[in-house]
Amino acid sequence: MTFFSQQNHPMMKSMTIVVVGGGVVGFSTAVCIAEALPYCSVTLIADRFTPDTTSDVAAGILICSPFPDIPLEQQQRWFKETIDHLLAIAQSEQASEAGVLLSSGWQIYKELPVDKVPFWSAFVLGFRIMTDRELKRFPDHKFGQAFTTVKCECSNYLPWMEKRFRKAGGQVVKQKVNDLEELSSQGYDVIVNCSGLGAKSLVGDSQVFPVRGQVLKVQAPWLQHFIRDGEGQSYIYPGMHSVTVGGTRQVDDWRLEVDPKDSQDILERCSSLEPSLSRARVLGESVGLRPSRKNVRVEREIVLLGNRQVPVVHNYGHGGWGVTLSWGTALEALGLVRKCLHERPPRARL
Ligand SMILES: Cc1cc2nc3c(=O)[nH]c(=O)nc-3n(C[C@H](O)[C@H](O)[C@H](O)COP(=O)(O)OP(=O)(O)OC[C@H]3O[C@@H](n4cnc5c(N)ncnc54)[C@H](O)[C@@H]3O)c2cc1C
Ligand SMILES: O=C([O-])CC(=O)C(=O)O
Repeated sequence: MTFFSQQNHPMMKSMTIVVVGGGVVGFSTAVCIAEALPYCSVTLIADRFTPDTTSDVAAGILICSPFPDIPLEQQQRWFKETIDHLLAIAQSEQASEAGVLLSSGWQIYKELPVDKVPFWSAFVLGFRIMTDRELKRFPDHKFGQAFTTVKCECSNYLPWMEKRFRKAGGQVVKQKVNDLEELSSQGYDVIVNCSGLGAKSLVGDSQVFPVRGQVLKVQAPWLQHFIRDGEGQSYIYPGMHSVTVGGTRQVDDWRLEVDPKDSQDILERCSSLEPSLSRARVLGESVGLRPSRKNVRVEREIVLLGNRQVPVVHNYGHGGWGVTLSWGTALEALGLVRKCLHERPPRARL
């Protein structure tokens, strides 16, 4: 008698899934799918890879504000799943290769925030309100939170995830996808759309817009703690190789060039939080366009492409929180892919 496990069932091998997107969301989603569904063939397609994605510009700190219309419990789950996944890497021998480290510091406010305790406070480590003694260091601020979170350096993490994806049998293709129909005509069973800002043209989503962000990398190895001002207008994040200082949030601004006025403004704001920064050497400046949307889109739909009804799973529009929610939304997308596979018409399933 012959037994076929799900893994080696000869028919199941023929199921093909394509993930569009080579940023942190695309690679997280592709790794989740390839590792969970070893009987499927998974291909990741993107026109830009590290170091040329928005994800490479991200400070990579796990902190976020909530999306307005997505249940808070779901966003808590995404945050928790991502931080738990990254904490495990940060505490393993893979930490430095993967670029994942623990980061402790302060989030400080000039005015009392609406939520003194953010929705993710239970998932970071050691969350507490700062004492008056700690706040003395920031005389312009009257309230603050202290905690340990994770910093994920995408310039390390993306190559590490690509290796992990290939190890799980995934294939990587560098190519621009002009239309989902191109993928349908290649016969993929499921399309997963993690194209970030690219979704604006790829699936014609007019709700997606850029929020320009500029950051500097500086050499200041004496800084050990992060400082984030209010809602993230200014921040100082010590990392593995340098300290990231930022930022800007310029809505609907498509400029990818470094603006020297922004750099000067960032350095002034950050030096007022941490005066020793005025002695730091600038190592580089970079700009990224956050793929913003009122609510991140993690959902599936059936799309008529040519003469085929093709299931499409969307996972894009993470704005300034793509690293923070990367693994959680990838797991959500995996769940949606599973549903698509189970609901294939009986003929197609064979
Ligand atoms: C200055 C700055 C600081 C930030 N700091 C943080 C932070 O500390 N923490 C945090 O969580 N987030 C942060 N972010 C936000 C974070 O960078 C984004 O949310 C995240 O990078 C989004 O990832 P993504 O994979 O969706 O998009 P991207 O990294 O932009 O990747 C999109 C991918 O899709 C591909 N693609 C798009 N269209 C097509 C197409 N038609 N055909 C083929 N390929 C296509 C692109 O080539 C690319 O590979 C920051 C952003 C900026 C700009
Ligand atoms: O807000 C922060 O601290 C960093 C970030 O996510 C961004 O700049 O988008």
